[in-house]
Amino acid sequence: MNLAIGTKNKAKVSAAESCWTFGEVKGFKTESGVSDQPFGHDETRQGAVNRAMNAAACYENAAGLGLEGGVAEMEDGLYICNWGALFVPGFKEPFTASGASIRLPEELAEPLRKGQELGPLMEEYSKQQNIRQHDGAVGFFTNGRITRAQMFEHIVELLIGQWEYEKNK
Ligand SMILES: O=P(O)(O)OP(=O)(O)OP(=O)(O)OC[C@H]1O[C@@H](n2cnc3c(O)ncnc32)[C@H](O)[C@@H]1O
Ligand SMILES: [Mg+2]
Repeated sequence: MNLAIGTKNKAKVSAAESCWTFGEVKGFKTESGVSDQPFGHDETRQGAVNRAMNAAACYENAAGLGLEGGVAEMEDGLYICNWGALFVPGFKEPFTASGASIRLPEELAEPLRKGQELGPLMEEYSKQQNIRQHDGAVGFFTNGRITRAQMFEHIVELLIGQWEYEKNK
């Protein structure tokens, strides 16, 4: 089965390509249907679900994958949060899973709470252009140990694994 992923972001597409061994992987620019900077787990998860459904509709007989990055408020500060959704034709609902979460420095949390987006803020903070398509915030703040692509790979494995579990039940 082929896979349609609802993005052209290199970190996301490369994560899908390394995990999907069942057919071709193609990226499509799709609407997430949520804010450009989702706030909270529910909105971020919803963005992933919408991208998965919209991507599946772009590619015949394909499963749809949505990966979405957001931020979520906790008692001790603002964390990055990441969600994925996999829609496989024949299954009623998409499978969903969340990934790594680390706290952001207050210097970034404050403008995010005021409505700014993490992408441009991270470019300024890290002095690296387009970091969202490469190491990402997660890579930058973990000394390169877990890149954005590796973080999304983990989510994609959690999604594929749930599908396999249900399929083999
Ligand atoms: O093209 P798409 O798929 O939308 O990729 P994106 O990089 O915009 O990713 P998201 O929409 O999932 O993320 C929402 C926002 O958070 C930013 N963002 C999320 N995770 C990030 C990271 O690890 N490093 C830098 N920016 C990040 C991103 O640039 C957006 O402004
Ligand atoms: Mg985006």
